[in-house]
Amino acid sequence: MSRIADQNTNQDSNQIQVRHLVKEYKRKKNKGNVRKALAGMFRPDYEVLRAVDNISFTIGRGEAVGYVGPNGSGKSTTIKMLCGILTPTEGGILVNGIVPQQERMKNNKKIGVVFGNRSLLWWDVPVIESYRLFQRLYEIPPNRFKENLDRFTEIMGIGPLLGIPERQLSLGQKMRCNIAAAFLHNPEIVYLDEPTIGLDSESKASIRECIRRMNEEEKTTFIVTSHDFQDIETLCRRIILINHGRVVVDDDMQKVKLDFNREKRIQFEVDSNPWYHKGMPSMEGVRITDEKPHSITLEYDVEKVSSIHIMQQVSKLCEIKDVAISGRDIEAIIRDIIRKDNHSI
Ligand SMILES: Nc1ncnc2c1ncn2[C@@H]1O[C@H](COP(=O)(O)OP(=O)(O)OP(=O)(O)O)[C@@H](O)[C@H]1O
Repeated sequence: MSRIADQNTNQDSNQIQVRHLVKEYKRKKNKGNVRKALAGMFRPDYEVLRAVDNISFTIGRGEAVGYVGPNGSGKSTTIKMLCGILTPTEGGILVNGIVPQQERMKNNKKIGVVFGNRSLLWWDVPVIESYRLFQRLYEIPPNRFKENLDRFTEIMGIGPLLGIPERQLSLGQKMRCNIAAAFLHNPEIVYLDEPTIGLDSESKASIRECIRRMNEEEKTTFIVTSHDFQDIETLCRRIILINHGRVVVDDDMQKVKLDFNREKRIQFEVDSNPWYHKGMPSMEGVRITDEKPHSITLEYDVEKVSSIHIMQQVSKLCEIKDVAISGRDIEAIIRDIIRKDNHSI
């Protein structure tokens, strides 16, 4: 397992500190059939589920971290504890030097939170009225409120939506209004849990652009959970991968790509494929994945064989018209790491 969590970065490494964090949920056991379920209503039998299992990391000011993992791995539970919504079973959290659960309001003033499946806005009042309520709640001075409102209305393209109640907005419009709401009080840290879920590519792009700008221009710290790896790749320099409530990888995104990307793919367009219907002679670390009369696709292990060597072998037998080399994307890499981790449990 690779970790940078406890290394000192050259940023303020103390903004978020998570130490040996555990969250257990107590829930009623599934009784299996209706008769047992009815009996269980009177004599409930409980089981304990460890959703977060001894997680530690440190996040510095201005970092943008992708917090990823399969369904049910404990991402939202972690985010809720960081926000102070849930209390840890064991372990500790310090955000800007305070314990979020103990000083909820003080913590709330410095953070912004967006849960993709839950709205921050009031359902039946115009969006601008929800924003005005936030202004009062977070005690945002009028000048700053106006400045931020103008800025985020422009960035998120929500000018025409401000007078409309949330219930009349589309999913993408709602999410853009929610993202703007999360930024109105100049939060130092923003937690985004599935911020682009169910959105079209244009809405996704404007949300990513807003996050990227806030991270670059304001040095806002971001923790983003998403199953959309384009979110993670475009926004985050660091990735924390969790599986079954434990940290499996905590590292720089580019390093993860290099370390776990041993397999590459090389595609040749050729005048005539010499191995078509005949099979390819064995070459260590190379396997053929697709072959047509005028093209050959091979996958190879970069630690066993070089692309140059493969090109030399192919060019001895036919004329190469074009060649393209590609690595696996981060999503495929993460899938592989999780598969291996599941086997090792
Ligand atoms: N309130 C709760 N009571 C009991 N169990 C819960 C509760 N909330 C979550 N869980 C369980 O805790 C585990 C972790 O859930 P969590 O929502 O943190 O996962 P996640 O990684 O965010 O998943 P997803 O990607 O599906 O959103 C799951 O097994 C879930 O069923």
